[in-house]
Amino acid sequence: MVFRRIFREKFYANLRISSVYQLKPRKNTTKEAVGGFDRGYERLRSQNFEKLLKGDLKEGYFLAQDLPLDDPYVQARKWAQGPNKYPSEVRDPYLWKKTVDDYHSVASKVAKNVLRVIFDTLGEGHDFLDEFCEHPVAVLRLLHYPPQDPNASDLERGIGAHTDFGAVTILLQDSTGGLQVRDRKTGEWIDIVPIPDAVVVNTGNLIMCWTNGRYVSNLHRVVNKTGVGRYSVPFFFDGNPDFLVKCFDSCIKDGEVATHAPFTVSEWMKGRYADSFGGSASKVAKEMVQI
Ligand SMILES: O=C(O)CCC(=O)C(=O)O
Ligand SMILES: [Fe+2]
Repeated sequence: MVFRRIFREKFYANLRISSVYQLKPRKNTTKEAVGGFDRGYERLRSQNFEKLLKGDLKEGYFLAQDLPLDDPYVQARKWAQGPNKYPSEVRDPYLWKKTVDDYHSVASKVAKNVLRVIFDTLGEGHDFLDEFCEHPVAVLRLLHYPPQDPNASDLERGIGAHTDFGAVTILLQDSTGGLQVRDRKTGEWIDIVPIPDAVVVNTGNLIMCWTNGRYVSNLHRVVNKTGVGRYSVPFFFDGNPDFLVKCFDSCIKDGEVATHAPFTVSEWMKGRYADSFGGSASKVAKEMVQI
């Protein structure tokens, strides 16, 4: 209920007038104003999940928790920890910053609660969650999907089929539609019809690894054939960069082995970002600019 009110009164209203809706597409990026902290404008087609065409038909803006340069994690150059870049071109930069920062903090609380509920169902307790949620990587992306050309190839994607990298994703979508999830039994793509005030919650790769596949991180994609632009705001809660993700013994059934050897959150995230942006994660960071 509170979450709903925040969406309606604060976030949605402010976002519509003040944020990604005002960002103009850019062909070229300019020099970064604030070091390489994986923040800022993400140019059109820079991510490419399926690698069948020249890149996904979306652009966006990356934000996370806005940390000062003297924060110990920032000093230690931990994965995706640093100051935000906020756009200067928007009508009300103060409102823009406040809107996204407030939303980041609400979405973080919701994500932690979702994780608690998930681990309740496994009977695992949540002791480790405090450690996991300490100084987390939690990325907010403001995405814009231009309408795809009606004559575009069948392989055109707003975002190619993928699973989410982190623990849990809280996704806001506008009323345009275009998000689809793959039915694992039939292989069919099912439309996720937007419901006003509702969020889509995805379990990510970390949960799938923790639970040895008992909780699935499902394939999804966006295909925007609607003829109008689509906006969405995914929030990815990925946990502490140094946290070691290790499959729970209780989730390994007789005759099974763990699908993954233990890995840290930052090792996993770096690999997945590098795969989907077609190169090294540091190259991507260089392309994210203050505007
Ligand atoms: O825009 C959407 O609805 C989905 C975005 C998404 O799946 C992602 O960024 O991981
Ligand atoms: Fe996703």
